[in-house]
Amino acid sequence: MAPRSCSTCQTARAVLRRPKTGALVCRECFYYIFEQEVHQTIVSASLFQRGDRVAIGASGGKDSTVLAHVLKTLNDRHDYGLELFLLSIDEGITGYRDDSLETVKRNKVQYGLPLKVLGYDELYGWTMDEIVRQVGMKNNCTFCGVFRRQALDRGAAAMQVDHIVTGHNADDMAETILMNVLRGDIARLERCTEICTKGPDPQSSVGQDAEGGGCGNHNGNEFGGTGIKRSKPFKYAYEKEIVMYAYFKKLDYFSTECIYYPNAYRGYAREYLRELEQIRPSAVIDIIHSGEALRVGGEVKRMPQRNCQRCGYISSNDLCKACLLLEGLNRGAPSLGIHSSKSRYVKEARKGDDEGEASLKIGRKIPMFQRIDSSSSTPVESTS
Ligand SMILES: Nc1ncnc2c1ncn2[C@@H]1O[C@H](COP(=O)(O)OP(=O)(O)OP(=O)(O)O)[C@@H](O)[C@H]1O
Repeated sequence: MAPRSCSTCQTARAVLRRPKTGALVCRECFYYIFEQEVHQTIVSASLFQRGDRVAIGASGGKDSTVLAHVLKTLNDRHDYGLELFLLSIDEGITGYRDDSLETVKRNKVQYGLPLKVLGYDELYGWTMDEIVRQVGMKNNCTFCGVFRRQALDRGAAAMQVDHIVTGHNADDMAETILMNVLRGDIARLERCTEICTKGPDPQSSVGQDAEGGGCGNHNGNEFGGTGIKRSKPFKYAYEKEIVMYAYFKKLDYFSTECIYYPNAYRGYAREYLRELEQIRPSAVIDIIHSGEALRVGGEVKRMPQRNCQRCGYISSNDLCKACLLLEGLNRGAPSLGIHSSKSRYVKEARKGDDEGEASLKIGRKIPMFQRIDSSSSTPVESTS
């Protein structure tokens, strides 16, 4: 059979079929279309302002490596006027994060972007290896997720960054929507499709924010407790296309799964999604559109936001989730931070504060959260 030509340029030989649209395209057209779709996502959500200092959450994996590459390309191509940085959180997982951080260090040189690495041991006094030794495999993802979210904000605050972008892609988002539907978690379901959030992630159980919306409103106060926006420019990018982009561009990324990854529930949602895609290839984007269009009836109880009395981080309780989890670890009773009735446990933990540092058996408290605001700027607009 004669080779097929690219459906976009009509001249070069098609080398791949786009998973998102089924179109046969050549390599160069694929790169350009993929990049321009991310550009459209950025522009239509008014994600950035000119002059923004933006930290790319860099894990060394395919998604964040492609994100760093594409954002740098678009920043140059469309003159966004962004200052880009790499921000890596070292969870302290031997044989996984130490190796992936080596990749990020190479990316730093390859892309010419400054890199900051912040470790759980430095911030919390515990590495994930130590936490897993105490907690076991079952609940360790709770610790890791809560600690990483806060560590990213703290790293960003130290870098005086306005905005953190992560490599969460369309498949991740569709899985999250499915999980929230299956769990009947209405508050998170309503917010998990947002491209831009503030403070704690809507996918977490910590502190649901009061207002939704994209990044269009750049009133500094809008972003509440941390003042740092967080967004997902790959919200509509298919995981398979991210992998293809990384593969064809020969990007340097780390491809091993976390050794402590027992997130079975997400695994089910992922498998279900794969099965759905066999029957209906547009399932991922259809689920995202359904999630976006969903309006939850009645009152969804939202927790008011304040600052953690111990570490100053944004929280819906007197103490933030990270302080509670850390307290449980330091007391040698890690399940307390996960399962206890909040009010009783918060009271107990705060009693510890009143009694002073001596009440903590090991480890220490999380340092006070501080952020220095950077100056305001003008929105990034489309140049194409
Ligand atoms: N240790 C980390 N340091 C900085 N950012 C992180 C870290 N872990 C995750 N992230 C950010 O969160 C996003 C989603 O993380 P997740 O753990 O779900 O990994 P993933 O889907 O395998 O992504 P990747 O391929 O980038 O590792 C990543 O793309 C990255 O932007």
